[in-house]
Amino acid sequence: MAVNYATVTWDQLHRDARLLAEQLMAEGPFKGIVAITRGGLIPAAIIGRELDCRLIESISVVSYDVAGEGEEKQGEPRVIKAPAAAGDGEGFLIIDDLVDSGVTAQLVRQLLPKAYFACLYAKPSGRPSTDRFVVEVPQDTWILFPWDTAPLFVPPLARKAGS
Ligand SMILES: O=P(O)(O)OC[C@H]1O[C@H](OP(=O)(O)OP(=O)(O)O)[C@H](O)[C@@H]1O
Ligand SMILES: Nc1nc2[nH]cnc2c(=O)[nH]1
Ligand SMILES: [Mg+2]
Repeated sequence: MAVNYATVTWDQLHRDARLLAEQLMAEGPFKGIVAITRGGLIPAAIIGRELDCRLIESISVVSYDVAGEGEEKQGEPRVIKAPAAAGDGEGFLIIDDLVDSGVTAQLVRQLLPKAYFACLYAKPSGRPSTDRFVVEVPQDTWILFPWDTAPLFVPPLARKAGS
């Protein structure tokens, strides 16, 4: 279970995706991108724009079930939509938002053995399953993406202290 949270803003996510795209320029050109839904969709759109890559395929993997307040529990990963246009992955770039245990990345890589795997954030257990990532995050930290969060009113300290 995670003991810390790391909040990623839209600006930060955009910056990190552009940084990744810059690094990927040296690895391409790629025929197409395979986004791992759903977390990889927005990073894949940003990277597709930067690399001028318009062929965006997707693979849908379900591996985490909602287990309460924001954080989720991992179950057996299931592919519910295959990346038909990507063949064995040759010339394709796989994009996800993050690797945690690495289970999702390993499963996708088995299906697309010739593809290049890149993500924005990597925890130590998942790191060996990537070809490239931007930021390493401690294993005990749960990343909160902009689509997981909303700005919330917080009462002033003085009001809380007096109550
Ligand atoms: O390395 P792992 O331990 O496998 O975890 C990483 C995966 O978990 C999250 O996806 P999730 O399964 O929650 O689905 P989502 O992208 O649809 O939110 C994240 O987007 C990665 O795809
Ligand atoms: N949002 C989010 N999803 C995950 N899935 C696996 N690890 C994480 C994480 O740290 N944050
Ligand atoms: Mg995901």
